[in-house]
Amino acid sequence: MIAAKNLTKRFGNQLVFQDVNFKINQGDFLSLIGPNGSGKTTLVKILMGLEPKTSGELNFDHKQTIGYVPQFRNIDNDYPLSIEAFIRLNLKFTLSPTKRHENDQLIQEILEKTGLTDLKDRPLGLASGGEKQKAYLAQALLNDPKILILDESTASLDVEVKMQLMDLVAELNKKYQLTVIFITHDYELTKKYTTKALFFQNKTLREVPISRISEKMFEMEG
Ligand SMILES: Nc1ncnc2c1ncn2[C@@H]1O[C@H](COP(=O)(O)OP(=O)(O)OP(=O)(O)O)[C@@H](O)[C@H]1O
Repeated sequence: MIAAKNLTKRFGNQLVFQDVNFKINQGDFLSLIGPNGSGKTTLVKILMGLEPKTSGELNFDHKQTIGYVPQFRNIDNDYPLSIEAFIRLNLKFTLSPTKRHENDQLIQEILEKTGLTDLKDRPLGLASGGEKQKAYLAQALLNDPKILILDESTASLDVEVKMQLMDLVAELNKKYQLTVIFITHDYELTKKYTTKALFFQNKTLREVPISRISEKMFEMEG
């Protein structure tokens, strides 16, 4: 479980959010929604230990690995790694033959889980947007995360491919009780896939049940 109590973040004089309270349970499929600049990415960075909080409490088991799937990586057509080699970048280096064998098995499992087995030798630079996203997801899954953060991961994909990726994430969420935190500006995906939302607005945040999510919440500018 992740629990925040009176969590506050400022950058210098700028208040991003103040006295925020929420709970995230293991197995939740949660969306972080709210206008541009309202603090979604900042909260995720605090969770990942990349940004300090200003005050308040954030309690969770720091031994739990967090997997992060970014929105966009600048990958050229001539990027020199295959999909499999790219996923392997997240493996911890080892000289032990036993460990290497285990790693090989792990890679095959992850390729299988993400539907990339037949595509493993394709150069990542030539993969489609959806295949690239699956490769980022596969890489994030490598260290057996208990929490998966999707940072607008579907933003640049067409609708059908978006749904495929989200179906896959939903399957992992159900099968392995993986907690999913989905940062998004997409009303339809929020409604279809997530079970509750944390809605950032006016420098605070509230938990909104999915039945109470409205399109209006996605229209506002920061
Ligand atoms: N390192 C930083 N230094 C100073 N200000 C920052 C820093 N990072 C973010 N901010 C500011 O904090 C506020 C929240 O930014 P954040 O990226 O968390 O918003 P967001 O909700 O993720 O926005 P978007 O939907 O546009 O991605 C913004 O005003 C942003 O400019």
